[in-house]
Amino acid sequence: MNHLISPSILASDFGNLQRDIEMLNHSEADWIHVDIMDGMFVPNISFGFPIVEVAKKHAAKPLDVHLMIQDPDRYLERFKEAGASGITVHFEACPHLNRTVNAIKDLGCKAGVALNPHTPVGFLEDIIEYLDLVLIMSVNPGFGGQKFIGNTYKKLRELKKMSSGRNAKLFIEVDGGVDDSNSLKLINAGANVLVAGNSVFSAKDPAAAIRTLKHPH
Ligand SMILES: O=C(CO)[C@@H](O)[C@H](O)COP(=O)(O)O
Repeated sequence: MNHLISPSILASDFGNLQRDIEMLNHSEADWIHVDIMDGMFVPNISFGFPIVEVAKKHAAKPLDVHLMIQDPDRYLERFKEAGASGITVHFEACPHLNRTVNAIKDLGCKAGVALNPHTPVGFLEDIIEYLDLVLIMSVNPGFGGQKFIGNTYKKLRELKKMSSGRNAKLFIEVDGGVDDSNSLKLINAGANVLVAGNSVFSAKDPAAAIRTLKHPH
């Protein structure tokens, strides 16, 4: 599978969200990553349904919604209605993960599970076949612009090994501190979806930054 790019609008200019989404529509971005933070599961609050609805209204590409929230089951339907194509929940926030994953799929969305930097990939051993996507956090969730954590490469290799043969079509997404200095190494380690916030939206030419991530060398 050729890798996909999912720029995170957390780093976009909310005052010009329509403009930034239209830039993504015309770029080589494949998905649009939407970070939802509740101030409980993570120590930061990002935005909620109204912004997701605005993103959906202008987006020509699928919304890849990452819920950094406690007890996400309460809101799955609302995020689907707001425009999510895929919904990723945190392993650490879901005591009944199998039920949550089934609920996401029943809504017709791609179901993803995110792992914090300290959470072993092996915890997905008994659910890997049922997932559309696993998101490996390469920073502690809650903020954009953080330093990339190096044990991510090992986790990607382990996940790639675990999923091949059992779920070869799995999207293996990496999120946090991704830029053109580590993109190729991440892909070689097994990632097939790169999330990038600051390295895209802080660039002079964001579409060019996306192109570089799409064609790393
Ligand atoms: O989920 C998160 C942060 O919790 C990420 O999606 C970040 O928004 C990525 O931002 P950069 O590290 O690429 O700036």
